[in-house]
Amino acid sequence: MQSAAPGQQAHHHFDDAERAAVYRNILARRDVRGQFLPDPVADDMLARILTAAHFAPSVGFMQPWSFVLVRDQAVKRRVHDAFTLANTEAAQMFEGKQREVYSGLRLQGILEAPINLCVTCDRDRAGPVVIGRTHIKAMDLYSSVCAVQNLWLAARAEGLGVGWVSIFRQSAIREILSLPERIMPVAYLCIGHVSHFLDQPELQSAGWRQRLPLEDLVHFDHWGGENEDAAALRQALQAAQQDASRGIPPR
Ligand SMILES: Cc1cc2c(cc1C)N(C[C@H](O)[C@H](O)[C@H](O)COP(=O)(O)O)c1[nH]c(=O)[nH]c(=O)c1N2
Repeated sequence: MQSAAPGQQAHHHFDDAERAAVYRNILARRDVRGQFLPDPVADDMLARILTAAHFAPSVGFMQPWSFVLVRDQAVKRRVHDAFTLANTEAAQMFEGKQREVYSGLRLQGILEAPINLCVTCDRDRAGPVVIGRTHIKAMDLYSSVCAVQNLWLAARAEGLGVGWVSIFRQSAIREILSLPERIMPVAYLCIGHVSHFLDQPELQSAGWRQRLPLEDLVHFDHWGGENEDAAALRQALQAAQQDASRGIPPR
């Protein structure tokens, strides 16, 4: 077991088991659509995953997120109707065999998940000029997405499934949840206990799309660039990705 390096604060150090747990959490996280159980989510567990979301990084420490918690089945039904409408439109955007496969995919668990959660972004939360957002306005939206990812990973550690549903018109979600103009719906999440977690993405199992080789996605110094260190890193990337695909935590 590694110990904290000399001079390093012990509470800032992750020991081997903690480090392995972080990677296991990342590799075991799944988008959940069809495995939700009706069991309620306890408030203390919900509070922990929302707190994880709230500790996400944000541009200029803007913390632009809010969380609209939906438990009312009537509200969920309206959201489900908005999904069904958009999903029918979406199917038409694919051709031939793909359309057939698309129509057979399960892409949400809105009614089954005991909790639906809309993570929003308040575009005015910190006034008109925000550190880090002076030139790229979308940084506030990216910050809310960081909160989503924190929540998703924390939920996985709690044994809770999370499914992100984005097949709606944004205006429909706005209207159903009475969001003010400046509040952007960023993510609509279905959350709950699950019967089981799948080992790999459902789109992968369905043959829709495979995970890309990471070594093809890394460039050196400029787009398409290579250098003398490239081959060694590519080899390491291949090995790490193979381990990750087999669920082996990093050495
Ligand atoms: C921004 C965004 C939006 C969506 C998703 C994800 C993200 C990041 N995903 C889940 C997506 O299909 C899934 O993450 C990938 O297929 C990879 O699977 P795992 O998340 O690793 O299980 C998703 N899934 C789904 O069934 N319906 C949806 O509308 C969406 N929308």
